[in-house]
Amino acid sequence: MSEKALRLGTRRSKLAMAQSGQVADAVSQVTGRPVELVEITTYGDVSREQLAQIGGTGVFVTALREALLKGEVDFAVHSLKDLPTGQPEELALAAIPVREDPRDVIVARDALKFTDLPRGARIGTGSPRRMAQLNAYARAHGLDIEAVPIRGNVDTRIRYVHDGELDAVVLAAAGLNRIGRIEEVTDFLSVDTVLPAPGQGALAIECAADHADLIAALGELDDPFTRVAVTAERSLLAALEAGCSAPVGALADLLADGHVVKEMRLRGIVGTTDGSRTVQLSTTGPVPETYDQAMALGRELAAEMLAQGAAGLMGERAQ
Ligand SMILES: NCc1[nH]cc(CCC(=O)O)c1CC(=O)O
Repeated sequence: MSEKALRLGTRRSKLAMAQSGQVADAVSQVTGRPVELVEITTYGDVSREQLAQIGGTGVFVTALREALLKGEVDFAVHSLKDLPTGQPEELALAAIPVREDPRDVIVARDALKFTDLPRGARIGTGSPRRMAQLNAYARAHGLDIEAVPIRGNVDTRIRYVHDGELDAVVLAAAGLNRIGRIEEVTDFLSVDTVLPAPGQGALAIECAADHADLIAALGELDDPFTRVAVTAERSLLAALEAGCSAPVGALADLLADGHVVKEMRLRGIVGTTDGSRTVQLSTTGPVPETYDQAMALGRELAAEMLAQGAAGLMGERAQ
């Protein structure tokens, strides 16, 4: 391949720069070409509104996609959980690399664990999904917490704890790993307590759909199992007709017997943000052999959740 640099469009937040930088190195390795970062400002970065109030999906990705469509950059890296489920025809998800730790975590004062937070503790999160599940857990276990809506980048959120404004904040392990702050985690939340967002911990590498050579080259970084798992999770989200800021958690994982992978389990949850009502279901079956089968699994679980009243729990934000 030629020596011309590939242009990687990226947001300029610390998290985006970290994950773009890591993918840039990997792409350089597999293509033998230099990769140059091109910074792009998105509406999600500049808006001061609460993310949930902005409404709609994909506020972080629109500007990157516009740059791809205009040919200003060759590819972009997204956090998969921020990517709307409807894939534009002109763009291709060329690679979904191996997923990192999908769990949510707590960064709390005084090294506190979630279940050790004192009565009335203020815990910051802008995510209806996290609020719904933390509140549901609190109700079931007699904890008394107050979920406080916050937004801002990861550094800003952690600062609320150091400044004493909040007792704890909830974040994704993957993001903290990527920016080198994972040591500050005081509690890793079990996925039995808080199911992550569909696609959490995974990245998506996107480019123009008509760049076959580039798609093939980037495809070297694809991890088929991660893609099967997140395909099922995102199909569930899409079938619930929920956006990325809806209170929906989903996780597909492998069930192994020793070293032999036996089955895939898909779990999903929807809840009201106050945690008073949730619909949580799980299905286990053979590992899907095609992405179509993975999609079908997500749709089937969504249909069962809807039959149990999931739609009524998603509030006005369900689209
Ligand atoms: N919504 C912001 C966002 N998008 C992706 C991540 C973390 C990385 C990931 O989940 O892949 C974060 C921060 C967070 O939720 O703590």
